Amino acid sequence: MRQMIDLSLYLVLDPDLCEPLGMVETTRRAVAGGITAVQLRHKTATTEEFIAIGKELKEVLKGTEVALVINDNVEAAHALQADVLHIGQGDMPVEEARKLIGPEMILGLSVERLDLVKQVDASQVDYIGIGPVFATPTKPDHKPAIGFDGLAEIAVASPVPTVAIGGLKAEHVAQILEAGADGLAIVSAICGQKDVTSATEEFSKLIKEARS
Ligand SMILES: Cc1ncc(COP(=O)(O)OP(=O)(O)O)c(N)n1
Ligand SMILES: Cc1ncsc1CCOP(=O)(O)O
Ligand SMILES: [Mg+2]
Repeated sequence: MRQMIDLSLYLVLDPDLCEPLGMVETTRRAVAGGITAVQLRHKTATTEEFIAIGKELKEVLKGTEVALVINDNVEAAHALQADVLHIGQGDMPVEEARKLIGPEMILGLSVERLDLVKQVDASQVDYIGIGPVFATPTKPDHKPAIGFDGLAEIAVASPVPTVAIGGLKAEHVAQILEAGADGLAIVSAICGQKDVTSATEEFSKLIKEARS
């Protein structure tokens, strides 16, 4: 039985947007602010680079409950014994990813449209990333934005927990949770913010308030 992670406040790292602090220091400050998961997303890194940064992230996360997610790179996820691998529809078949990571690692899958959620196999996939909710320059090749209504349709149809992604800011927290998502995945509203810890605390506070 896989140990599910807390999707509430899920930081997705971007090496450029995390400047000048860098991804590791950004993570340290975001952990202090209350993130529940962090994804190493680096679209140009080699596997060796992925593993080197991942090791530093593991040091930062040691003794915390914050889950380490590796985006795209199965080999790095395996080498790092990461908590989670996240893949998109075009990365590799879910069955292949599950075979490569084994039965224990959490597997996340991106879902951009309602028809795709109907194909999600809950015996293989542990959560889905739904979006983009809004258009965002962080991922120039993103699929069309789905808005709160599109998010709600997919979240209600999902057989597994969900995290919303794409253009999310603190002002969206209540509506994202009302739409049925279990959490928010954030890049630019945390990475590169002047005060990473307080930007994270703001999300964390609003999530707690929306749930109370
Ligand atoms: C939590 C989460 N949701 C969606 C994505 C996007 O994954 P993908 O579609 O594979 O695109 P890339 O991030 O690999 O460019 C994600 N990374 N995380
Ligand atoms: C990785 C990803 N997948 C869909 S949108 C996105 C980027 C979200 O970035 P931001 O939070 O800065 O809009
Ligand atoms: Mg991907």
